[in-house]
Amino acid sequence: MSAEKKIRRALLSVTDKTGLVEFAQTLAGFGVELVSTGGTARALRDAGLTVKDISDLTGFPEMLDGRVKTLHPKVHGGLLYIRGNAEHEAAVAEHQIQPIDMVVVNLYAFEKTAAQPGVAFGHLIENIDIGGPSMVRSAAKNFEDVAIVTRVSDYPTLTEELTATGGSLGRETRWRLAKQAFATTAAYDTAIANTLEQMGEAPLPAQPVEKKSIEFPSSLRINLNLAQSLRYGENPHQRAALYSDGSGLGVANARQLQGKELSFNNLVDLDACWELAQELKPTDADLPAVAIIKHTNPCGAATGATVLEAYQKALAADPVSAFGGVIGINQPVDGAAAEEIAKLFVEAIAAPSFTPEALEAFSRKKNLRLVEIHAAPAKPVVKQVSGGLLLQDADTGRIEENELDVVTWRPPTAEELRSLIFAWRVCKHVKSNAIVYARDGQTIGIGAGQMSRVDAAKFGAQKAVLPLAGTVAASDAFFPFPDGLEAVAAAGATAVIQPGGSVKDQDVIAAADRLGMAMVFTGIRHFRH
Ligand SMILES: NC(=O)c1ncn([C@@H]2O[C@H](COP(=O)(O)O)[C@@H](O)[C@H]2O)c1NC=O
Repeated sequence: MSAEKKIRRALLSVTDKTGLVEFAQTLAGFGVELVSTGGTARALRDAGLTVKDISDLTGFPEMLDGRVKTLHPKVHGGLLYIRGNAEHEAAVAEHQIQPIDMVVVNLYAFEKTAAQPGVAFGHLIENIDIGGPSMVRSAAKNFEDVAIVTRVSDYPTLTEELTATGGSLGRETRWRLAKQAFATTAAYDTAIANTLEQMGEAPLPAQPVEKKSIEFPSSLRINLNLAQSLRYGENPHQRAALYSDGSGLGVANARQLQGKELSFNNLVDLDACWELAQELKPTDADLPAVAIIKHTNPCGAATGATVLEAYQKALAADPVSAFGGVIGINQPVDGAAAEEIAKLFVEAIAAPSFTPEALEAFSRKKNLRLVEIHAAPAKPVVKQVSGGLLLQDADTGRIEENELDVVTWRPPTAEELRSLIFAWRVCKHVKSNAIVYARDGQTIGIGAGQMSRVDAAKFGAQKAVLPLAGTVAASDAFFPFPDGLEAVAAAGATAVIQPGGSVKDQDVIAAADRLGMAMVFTGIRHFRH
């Protein structure tokens, strides 16, 4: 079995014709016979290349609106027979099957078609490629003798190898291409299965495709591509990698503008701070918001008239914890803000964009990671448990002022109300049990991840470096007893926002009334484990 195989005949059948002519010219230059299907053959002929029609090879016309073109023993026999195997050689000789040494194929654009608004169901079904994947699989299975090219991005390197060898490809290359080919058909079928499953009952062919939000898929097929191998995982002895959905959105597709390689923990924290910054975005008439995150919890978050002001407020909330943190900013970062932020040691900064002045200011800190992120739609939450995983909707719960239920005799003042909403938005992004003290668009104390709510209230107050008097407090879930509420009152909070729903609600409300506090119920909670 020689490592290199000379390519003598290639079958080209591609929907995406990018780079096709140049690659075919290379093959032709080495004397490769080109065989091709309808549209591909036309494109090659138009470029002046000599091409054999697939119908001449099979002795059958392309038929049934292209449903049957390459599905023929003359094609699959030519791809699948084992060269040098006496029985196989005799069989192909008897049936006049000629060897095909390379297949260049890319598939009908099913996903693109499915994404077209109002696409007719019949049209979508026609865009399920059958002959293409069949050839991909036949050629990939017989990689010892056949090269299968499924990616346009491979044409340049293959051209180099063909040129270096005078028209051959090595075994290692054919093996790489074969693995890639099976990944291609797997992803293609995953996309089809996921799309059809979202449709529920079959529409009539002329009806538009409507994707329903199905409860949960009968099996989970995840289609993500390796974006980056990471240096290590949460700890140096753990290996890690980042996978992306290729959408160009969100943290997995962020554009890194400068700095050291992003680490596993950086990515997790960037996700947390980006989500919190986005959460704060539409509040307070689109004020800039800044979130500083340590180990996925915010240590400071604030809105301000400018990015600079929001940053200064977020930092002032807990400057000690902010050291070495990750910063999320919901608006473009300008030079003034960047000059100030650059004074602090942080691991990474995420924003929708940075002005040239900001980039200049940050460029002095070579290791600082700067990433530009485009907001992605809310993602389902996946948690692994031994033997399986849990899947849930994203927590998209969002309460507006007019939806709050005032349960105390004293309603919150307008100022308290604004702070309550702000504290509630931040609290959603703090690990449970969570208590957030805030005032005037600035967190003052954050009690995160405590095993009891009363401890979260005490701990949040203990963390405060700015005065707590006149703050409001948010609790991610109800107070089971008055003690938690009494703790936030003792710390200096004058108003409270919480879901309500405890059997002891009346006791908690009575305590708030006794303490002269205003309290509102949201009716929804924001546990975050
Ligand atoms: N039916 C077949 O036998 C068949 N053989 C190849 N194809 C696909 O036809 C496309 C190329 O068609 P054309 O060369 O006509 O533009 C390729 O995406 C290829 O994957 C087929 N089409 C669909 O199944």
